[in-house]
Amino acid sequence: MSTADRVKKGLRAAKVLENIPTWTCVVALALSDGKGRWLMHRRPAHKHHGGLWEFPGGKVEIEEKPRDALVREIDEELGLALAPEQVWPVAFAEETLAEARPPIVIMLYRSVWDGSPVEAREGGEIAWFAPREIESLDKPPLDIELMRHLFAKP
Ligand SMILES: Nc1nc2c([nH]c(=O)n2[C@@H]2O[C@H](COP(=O)(O)OP(=O)(O)OP(=O)(O)O)[C@@H](O)[C@H]2O)c(=O)[nH]1
Repeated sequence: MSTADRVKKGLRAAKVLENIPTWTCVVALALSDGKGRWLMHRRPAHKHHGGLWEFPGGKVEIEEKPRDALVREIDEELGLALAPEQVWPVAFAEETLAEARPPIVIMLYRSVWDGSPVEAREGGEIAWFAPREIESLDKPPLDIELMRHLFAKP
């Protein structure tokens, strides 16, 4: 094989690798009611992490920007129409040990609720909690870390 062909083969392989997901990007929203309470979503029992309380959100789809994915997920899950510039990044947390799947990296944004009705449109339940109440909810490990950042005193 000529050098030029080897280079071409290498470039093709690099392109394939670029498209193999090595981690799963999840976006989530810490939504405040402006009076010290935050919206949490309890996952339906049959899902991964079923019965645990999380920040609403979901996976970023192929060719989607994280912020756009968050706006889409919040509309689908809560029926709340946010503009992309109404959410601000707060923290991220990454899984180090994942089972037989790419590890999850969660990017947490925050926003303030505008008072319009919200409901758990895709199952599970939603409720508003004070930070000390969120501490005692059953949550996935990444949310414990995200919460620490969200409620950290400056
Ligand atoms: N939305 C959200 N997901 C979280 C959080 N913490 C956490 O570990 N996860 C995990 O990240 C993954 C997100 O997947 P998802 O099921 O919510 O996303 P999705 O609706 O886009 O996917 P699906 O259509 O495959 O169910 C789940 O395994 C979920 O348990 C969190 O605070 N918010």
